[in-house]
Amino acid sequence: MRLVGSAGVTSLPRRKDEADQPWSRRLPECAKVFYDAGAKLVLCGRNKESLEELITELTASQANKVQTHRPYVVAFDLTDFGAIAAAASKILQCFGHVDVLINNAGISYRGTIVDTTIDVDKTVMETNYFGPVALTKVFCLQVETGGLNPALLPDMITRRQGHIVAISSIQGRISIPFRSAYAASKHATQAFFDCLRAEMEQYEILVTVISPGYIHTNLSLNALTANGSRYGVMDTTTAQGRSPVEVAQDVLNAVRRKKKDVILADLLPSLAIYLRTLAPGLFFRLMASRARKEQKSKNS
Ligand SMILES: NC(=O)C1=CN([C@@H]2O[C@H](COP(=O)(O)OP(=O)(O)OC[C@H]3O[C@@H](n4cnc5c(N)ncnc54)[C@H](OP(=O)(O)O)[C@@H]3O)[C@@H](O)[C@H]2O)C=CC1
Ligand SMILES: CCCCCCCCCCCCCCCC(=O)OCC(=O)COP(=O)(O)O
Repeated sequence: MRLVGSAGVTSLPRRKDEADQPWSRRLPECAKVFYDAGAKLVLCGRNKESLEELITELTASQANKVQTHRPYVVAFDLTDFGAIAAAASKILQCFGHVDVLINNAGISYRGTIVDTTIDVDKTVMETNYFGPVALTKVFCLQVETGGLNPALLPDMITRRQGHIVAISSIQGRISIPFRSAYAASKHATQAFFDCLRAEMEQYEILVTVISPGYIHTNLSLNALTANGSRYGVMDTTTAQGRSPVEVAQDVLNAVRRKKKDVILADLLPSLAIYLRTLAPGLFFRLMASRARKEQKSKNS
């Protein structure tokens, strides 16, 4: 099975003769669990060297129970739509098709709406929403391929087979203060991929949206601030988040079990989603109070 991860595309072997294809990345732990499960990975990201280091790490492990496959690297920036088409062309020329696309790359944000430049809103939206949408259209729907020879692109619809995964967030379900651009991009992701699921069911293409709570990664360090600079702080919520290894295993399980929509979070965020639906007035009051408190502690 061929997988591309985003960045990334991937696939898990279903039959012996299918055990020969790609996916792509991030979390590196996601790459690891899929690699260890025998998937043929296409690792995608902006930094070719770090992706190649990841391959060295992955292939160094000798302890695999199943046959593993050396991953393939395609480096591109998700905000560069021309680069997405070129990357897709390269991947499809090498592997013919992709079985599983994992849209995992993302960027977060911290800031007040009044202070935030529209360029920051656009960058977060392009990375978290338009990039995954463009990548999905290339592999699933075979559009915007930038002059590729369509004969090279047996797309998921024609094959009546494929699985698109979007890594969203709890913030795709609820908006919390000082995360406007991030929460908006994740709400848009949830909406787009819910529509895609409905439209693709007739072609037997699966769509999974995964909404995790906090995970201990570099997300807060890499977050953009109101003026576009890097936030550079490991927030306590991030540091105390779930282990990326466990989350990656949950992503693999969701793909294997063909889950449509998965929330990977503790009780409080899950309750918050219900509260937003069942008692929105109360939820809005709680969020306003949270905004006032956070603002006050920043100003003091
Ligand atoms: N950590 C958390 O608490 C949570 C994370 N998530 C989601 O998980 C996903 C993975 O984030 P996480 O691993 O936590 O954060 P990290 O910041 O550790 O990783 C982000 C990844 O996204 C890639 N990326 C960012 N911008 C681009 C771009 N323009 N083009 C290509 N690749 C890009 C980065 O690649 P590069 O090496 O090129 O920088 C990096 O691999 C995100 O979608 C995030 O929203 C969801 C809920 C909670
Ligand atoms: C019936 C009682 C219900 C009580 C509900 C009270 C409301 C509590 C609010 C809880 C908010 C949880 C926010 C969770 C946010 C989250 O998990 O985000 C995941 C991310 O994507 C993290 O990104 P970030 O950049 O923000 O670190």
